[in-house]
Amino acid sequence: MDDLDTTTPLSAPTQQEGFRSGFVCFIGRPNVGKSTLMNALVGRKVAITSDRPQTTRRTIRGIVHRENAQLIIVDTPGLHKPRTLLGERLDSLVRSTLVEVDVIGFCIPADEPIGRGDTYIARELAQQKETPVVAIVTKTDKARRAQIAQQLVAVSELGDWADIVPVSAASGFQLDELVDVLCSHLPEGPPLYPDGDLTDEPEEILVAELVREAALAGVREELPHSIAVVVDEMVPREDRDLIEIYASLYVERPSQKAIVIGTKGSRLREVGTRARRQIEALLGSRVYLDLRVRVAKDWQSDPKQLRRLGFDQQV
Ligand SMILES: Nc1nc2c(ncn2[C@@H]2O[C@H](COP(=O)(O)OP(=O)(O)OP(=O)(O)O)[C@@H](O)[C@H]2O)c(=O)[nH]1
Repeated sequence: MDDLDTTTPLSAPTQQEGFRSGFVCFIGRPNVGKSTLMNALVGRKVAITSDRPQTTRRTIRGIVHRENAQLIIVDTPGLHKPRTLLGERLDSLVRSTLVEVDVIGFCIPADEPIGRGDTYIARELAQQKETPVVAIVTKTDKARRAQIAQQLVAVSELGDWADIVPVSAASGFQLDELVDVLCSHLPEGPPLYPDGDLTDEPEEILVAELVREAALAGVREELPHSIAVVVDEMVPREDRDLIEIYASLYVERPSQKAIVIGTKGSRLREVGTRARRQIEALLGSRVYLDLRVRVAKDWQSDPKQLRRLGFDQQV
């Protein structure tokens, strides 16, 4: 356990100029490589994938973090059931996911001629004009250069795409470029998830709440509403049954920081132990908990920051 002397302005990570954040979903007929592409993107610089539905019915597959952007890849579960009729799938998709995301990735393989399935999806996509569609020519490692070039032309004639990007999830060809292109279609806005990681939001908030409860025990009188907790990172260790959790406790003044930490860190250690036990019970896993106490001057007085950082759910 550790504590920091730094004074962290809360506005820094959320007010970066030109930062973009938002949601993408990939669609395409079965077997065109959507899942593999998602996994390849998620495997780079991400994050934990989550299979729990979000409040908006979306399932988050992962988050790609960039210096200037955060791309959240959402799943389209209906599309992965080959037995469902394509039309039905698209119908429900168009009504739900497609209108909720900021950009759509339409996947067409480089190594197969464009078929009826692709044409059908293209027609459907053409009907909804609000969301930009990036056509992604997948599996380029399976096609020769001339074939890829031909396919790019054919795809461009299939509809009115915001961009066309050839990629290979297998070789990694153009994956970074694809992320750049997709991010360029996201709206400007602050990061929607903590940097470097993704967990289910509700779980994260519960964990933060348990830490806050532990930190307030015994000092509620002195610090009635002055502590807020943000879970910066939650990383399940693949090699053993352990979740590493890094959380920041925000207080408003250095004097409050001294109270939270206690003599030679004794109080903070107790807070950590108490919170860890509860979090372990919640998550059903062993937990390593790293708590840092930070002074964020008058963080309570900026409602926008409070809301964005989830503080309003805790104070
Ligand atoms: N060579 C090569 N194969 C790929 C690539 N991407 C996907 N594949 C293969 O193509 C097959 C289908 O890939 P999926 O990712 O399951 O395709 P999908 O579009 O998600 O399929 P559904 O889940 O049925 O909708 C798998 O055997 C993959 O290994 C690629 O970039 N190169």
